[in-house]
Amino acid sequence: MATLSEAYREHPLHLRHIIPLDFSSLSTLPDSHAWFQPHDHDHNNHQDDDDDHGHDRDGGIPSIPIIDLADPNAMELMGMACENWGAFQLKNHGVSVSDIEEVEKEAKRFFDLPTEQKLKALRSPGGATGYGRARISPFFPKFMWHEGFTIVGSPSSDAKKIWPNHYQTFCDKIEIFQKQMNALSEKLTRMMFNLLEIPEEEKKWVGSTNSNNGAIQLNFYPCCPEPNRAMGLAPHTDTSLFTILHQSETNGLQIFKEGNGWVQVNPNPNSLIVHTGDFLHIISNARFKCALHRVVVNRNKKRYSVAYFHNPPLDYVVSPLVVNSNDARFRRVGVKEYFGIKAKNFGEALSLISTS
Ligand SMILES: C=C1C[C@]23C[C@@]1(O)CC[C@H]2[C@@]12CCC[C@@](C)(C(=O)O1)[C@H]2[C@@H]3C(=O)O
Ligand SMILES: O=C(O)CCC(=O)C(=O)O
Ligand SMILES: [Fe+2]
Repeated sequence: MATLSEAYREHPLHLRHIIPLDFSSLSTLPDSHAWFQPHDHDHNNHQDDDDDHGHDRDGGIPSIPIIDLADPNAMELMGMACENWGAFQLKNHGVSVSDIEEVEKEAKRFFDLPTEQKLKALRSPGGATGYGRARISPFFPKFMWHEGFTIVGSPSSDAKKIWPNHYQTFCDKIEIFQKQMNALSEKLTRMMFNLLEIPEEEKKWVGSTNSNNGAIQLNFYPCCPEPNRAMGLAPHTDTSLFTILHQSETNGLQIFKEGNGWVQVNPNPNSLIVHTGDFLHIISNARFKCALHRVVVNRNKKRYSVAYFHNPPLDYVVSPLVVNSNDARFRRVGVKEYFGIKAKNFGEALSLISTS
């Protein structure tokens, strides 16, 4: 069975796009990380540190839908949210919040380590797992104010390098989280596929996913001396069927909404954010949007988030579900093949498989 690591092996990154800056000793923003000029007007739609709850200050800013998984209409509401936003907040999701918090605690334990310790788990140039910059780094002229740790399958070999005698807690917490994310992902996939009326033979794989086609990403955004000129995570869509994200109490995530621009997603420790990824956009023949999102940073608050990327099996082929094949907006594409196209072309990937 093909793996995510195989998909990335053919697209090695240069080490300068993997090794993060040592942010701990910086009191000014280096030019390498300055995305905007000091007087650029409101470019970053930045929120001050004390404005964590991001209430509508001018009354008219919409926010992503909140869906209760226990609501009998949850499936239809999810469909509308995916059509209009490509994202929603999910409450009553059935995942233990304390298990999520435990993973966040482990993320803090890792990112708070001295740089030389973290570098022991550095992602290899052609690898999928390990510590490093976001893999979209080469597509931007400046570096992001961010560190990441990507986990595909078991994290034990990386965890042993970091904590030779204390790796087990990390592995246990991740494993519990992976199981919970798999269960929730299966439930959400079934609901979305029912909504899209995907035929039975196309969804045989649902429920048989294993931890090698999902990925966990621990994200860390250190305090930034000039948050208005920096970028936490540059605008991107996720390469997944959908992504389940938990942001801790610090704001920063923004979703782009046609007609409104960048809209802040308010943190809510009890809910999870779901983003429609590229694969669901393709399968739904663009009925479901894939949300363009980014992260802005804070001056005085560190920010952590945990993302789970749910993918179809890597040896599976996705194609738009249409009655008349002339209506298909994308060609059929292998999951592993698409990961490769995205790794090589990033923002152009969807247009490269477009039929028009
Ligand atoms: C499954 C994956 C999605 C991701 C690439 C990855 O293999 C694991 C890391 C993910 C991540 C997290 C930060 C943003 C992002 C764009 C990136 O650079 O690495 C996503 C990737 C993606 O969605 O393509
Ligand atoms: O940190 C966040 O809130 C978003 C992270 C994200 O977009 C990602 O990991 O793909
Ligand atoms: Fe993302």
